[in-house]
Amino acid sequence: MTGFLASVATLDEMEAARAGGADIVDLKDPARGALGAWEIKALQEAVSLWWSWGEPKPMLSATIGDRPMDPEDVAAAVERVASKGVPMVKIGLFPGGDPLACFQALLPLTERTRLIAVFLADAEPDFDLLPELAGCGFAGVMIDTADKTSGGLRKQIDDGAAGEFVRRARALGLMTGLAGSLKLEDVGPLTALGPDYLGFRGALCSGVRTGRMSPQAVARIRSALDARRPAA
Ligand SMILES: O=C[C@H](O)COP(=O)(O)O
Repeated sequence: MTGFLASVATLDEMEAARAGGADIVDLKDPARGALGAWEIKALQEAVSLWWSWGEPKPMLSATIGDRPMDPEDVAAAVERVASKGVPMVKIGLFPGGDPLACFQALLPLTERTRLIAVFLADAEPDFDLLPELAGCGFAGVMIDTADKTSGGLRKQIDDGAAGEFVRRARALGLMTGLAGSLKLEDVGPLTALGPDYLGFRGALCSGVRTGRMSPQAVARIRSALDARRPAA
């Protein structure tokens, strides 16, 4: 069954995503970039709110912001977020820099935090890094898009390539996710590829992705994913 990651920009949206049945509530500030990070004070409040929720509750993830692949900078940014108690941290693989040195620098953090590498379909993704990510203790990988005006994941890579990504990553024991301006109509074709989750922001908002999350839009995505649940 493919899960539902909902990126949220405020504490109210956290509650709305949880109420709407998100499996992963992802702290991301869309006004600060493709993988815009929350301010640390707000992040702390989000972690406290998450802990206050009864079980079962959605997983909590957060992004570190759009950053160059500089090992010291990336490791410090992940540490800042992880040290506040976020159990899952997403790291964008932006072009240039030294991704392999970043993965090595993050190795010690993988003992206490689940790290997710985010390939960017429209920014020179190098899927041959998958074995290195698995070897450095990453818990998962996903594909998203950097330029939110670029037409979305399925404009950037075809479903066959996305399916191959899911297969390769899963064979390495990595959790898999697909995102990138996904819309309701993408749920069917992409769940058929078998990712662990699909990620959404724009489709959950009324209007632009920096706008307000709409509970009705969240419910529509939840229903579309439920409709793909395999028969028992
Ligand atoms: O991780 C998932 C993303 O937040 C997707 O955002 P988007 O749907 O606006 O591309």
